[in-house]
Amino acid sequence: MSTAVDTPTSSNAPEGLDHFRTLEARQQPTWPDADALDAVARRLSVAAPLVVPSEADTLTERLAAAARGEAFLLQGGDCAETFADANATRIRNKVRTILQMAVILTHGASTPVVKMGRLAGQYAKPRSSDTETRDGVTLPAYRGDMVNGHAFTPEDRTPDPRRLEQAYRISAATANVVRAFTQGGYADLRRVHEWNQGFMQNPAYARYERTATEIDRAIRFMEACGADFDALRTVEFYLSHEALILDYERALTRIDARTGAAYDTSAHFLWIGERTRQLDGAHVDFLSRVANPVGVKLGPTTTPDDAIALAARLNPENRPGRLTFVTRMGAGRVRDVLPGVVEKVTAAGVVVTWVTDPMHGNTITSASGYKTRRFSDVLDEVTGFFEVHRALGTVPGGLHMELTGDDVTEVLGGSEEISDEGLALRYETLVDPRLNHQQSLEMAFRVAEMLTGR
Ligand SMILES: O=C[C@H](O)[C@H](O)COP(=O)(O)O
Ligand SMILES: C=C(OP(=O)(O)O)C(=O)O
Ligand SMILES: [Mn+2]
Repeated sequence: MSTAVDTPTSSNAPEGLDHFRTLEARQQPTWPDADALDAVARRLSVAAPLVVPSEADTLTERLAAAARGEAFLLQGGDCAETFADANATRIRNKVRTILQMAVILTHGASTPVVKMGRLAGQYAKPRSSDTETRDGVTLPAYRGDMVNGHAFTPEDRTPDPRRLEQAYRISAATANVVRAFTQGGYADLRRVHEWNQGFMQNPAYARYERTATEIDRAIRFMEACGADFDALRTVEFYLSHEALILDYERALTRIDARTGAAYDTSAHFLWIGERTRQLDGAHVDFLSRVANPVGVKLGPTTTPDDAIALAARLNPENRPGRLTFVTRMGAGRVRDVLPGVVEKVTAAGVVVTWVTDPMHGNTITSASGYKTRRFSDVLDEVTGFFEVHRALGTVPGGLHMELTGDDVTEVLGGSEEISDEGLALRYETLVDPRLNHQQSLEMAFRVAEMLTGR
């Protein structure tokens, strides 16, 4: 594995890495102090990378397999990570939830599951409004811990570039813990299976008994055959976040000494959000120039031509695994809008990995005033995604979820039936509602059932 990565300078940077600066970049903070921002960017540009290019390349291969139906992507984590929650317990709970889901999905898909966290960098948020008003006072909207603080005070809400550096350091610590958990035996298949058996003790989940029993029998069968379980004590685990704050992403971009190509070393996988995917915008331009696998969120207004043009910009060589389209149409739109997009992209010969994000098209405000989602809507969008791909003969390649490993009450429904009144019990997210640990496992069982018929 090569780990040599150089800081791009004017003499070795591939041409155009800074071209994005001449284009419109939406959803950027208004930093009050340009000199402070420059100083932070300079320091970050010589800091150690969080990931290395060869890992990103391996992920590209894995995502290419997912595009062919030979693997399935599970990408999950908070809407917005927070500095305060970047502790071992919270990180472990998230990793454990993803590992548990992955075992269930592996059984359903009968293929490897590519495990990826919205983790170690998911600190910047696009917002519908630049400001927030409470009791007649208007302040800048919270844009993620990388940009400003959540407390409703002028001090907290003023964007502070030193937060970019804090985000980098906390991401490095998070990545370190994730690597330790996933490489140090915590991910042992037998152990993850035991956790899933613990989940099944709750009678609320009797519906999944059959799948759970089948998984148990499969593991016993492997044992009987003398499978090398020691080889299953570690797993590959990839890091991802929305590439939103371009000063941060550019500062962490390095040149791969092997090839001279630029990699954004802030994460293995970066995606462009629904609000920043303009073809002539800064985000598309910047990510078109790094060699990581990249994604684009596609909402319900996406036309087939938009998708084809994005692919031409982001993956002109049509390299399998390089480009993932994360569709988030909403349960009510997915069956109308997705078929045309998938059909025309496929007919154009464009290779992409199709992933469903069943969260962002299904956000509602509950009667009690919480920003929430219904478990049933989330499930319905996933169902629609599978139906569309099945009807077209294309490949449903993965699942992108907002989830946490804790027992929060942010999403309505699930077998434990979180109600509107129940949301107040433990509503902790600072932006979008996440499936809790149980709801996440339940979703995995449901998706496994869909995959079995894939
Ligand atoms: O996570 C996605 C967006 O940042 C979020 O849904 C926008 O939320 P807002 O409409 O509350 O700004
Ligand atoms: C902002 C997000 O999504 P989208 O760009 O799809 O709205 C997100 O994933 O948190
Ligand atoms: Mn979100």
